[in-house]
Amino acid sequence: MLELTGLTAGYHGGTVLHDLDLTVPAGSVHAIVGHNGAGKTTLVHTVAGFIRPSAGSVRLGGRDITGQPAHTVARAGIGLVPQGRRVFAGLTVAEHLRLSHRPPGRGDATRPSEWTPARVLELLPRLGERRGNRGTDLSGGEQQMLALARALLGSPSVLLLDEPTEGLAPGLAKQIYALVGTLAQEGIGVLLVSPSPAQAAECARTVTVLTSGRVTLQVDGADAREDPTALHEALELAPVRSAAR
Ligand SMILES: Nc1ncnc2c1ncn2[C@@H]1O[C@H](COP(=O)(O)OP(=O)(O)OP(=O)(O)O)[C@@H](O)[C@H]1O
Repeated sequence: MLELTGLTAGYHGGTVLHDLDLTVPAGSVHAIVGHNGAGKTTLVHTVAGFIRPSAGSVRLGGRDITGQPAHTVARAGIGLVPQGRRVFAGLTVAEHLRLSHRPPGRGDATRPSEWTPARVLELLPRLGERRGNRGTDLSGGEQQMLALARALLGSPSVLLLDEPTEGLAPGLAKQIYALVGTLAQEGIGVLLVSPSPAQAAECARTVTVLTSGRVTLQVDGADAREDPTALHEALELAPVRSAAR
């Protein structure tokens, strides 16, 4: 379980995230939606250890990892799939997989199970077909799968996914969301930044709306699927029209 309490963070002394409370239980998806500049990536980077919070705490499986550097956070069991994928242009798929494989530390009870390159390729067979290709020779969807593979090979208990479907065709985006569901079923907690409230409601147990760095709504995914009005109002989107009208 990832637990954020009163998390406050920003840049150069300014505050972007204000007093944010949020949990990601093991085996569930918690989606974050919000407009450009709402603070979604700042939230992901603060949890990942790139930004030191000015107040509040980050706890993983009961362990306080607030303000720890990114490599310590990764070793504690948090995997990051960054916005824009950021695969290494000059490395092949096989090299990415080999270099990213890091078995869980001994006695680390919070991790669901170890991910090996072979297990990752079972989940993402397309990467096996492209194992000799370099990062730049992959399609956007393949790069996204490689970024996901890289994070999984650290055998995380929690995955942070920052807009994993950005720039992908709808069919591929659907595949990525299906993969997210599979990973949650494996016991991984997923914090998912999503550009689409509908997709967020579709795959998440909880959806949080972030507005100017503050939580303005936290709703059950199932409730938002049934009636997305509150989600749309929090995002100030056009109300949903009944199909009957
Ligand atoms: N490195 C930085 N230095 C200073 N300010 C930053 C930095 N990165 C982001 N910001 C500011 O923090 C605020 C939140 O940005 P952030 O990237 O977290 O938003 P976001 O919700 O992820 O947006 P998007 O949907 O466009 O990715 C914005 O006002 C942005 O200008």
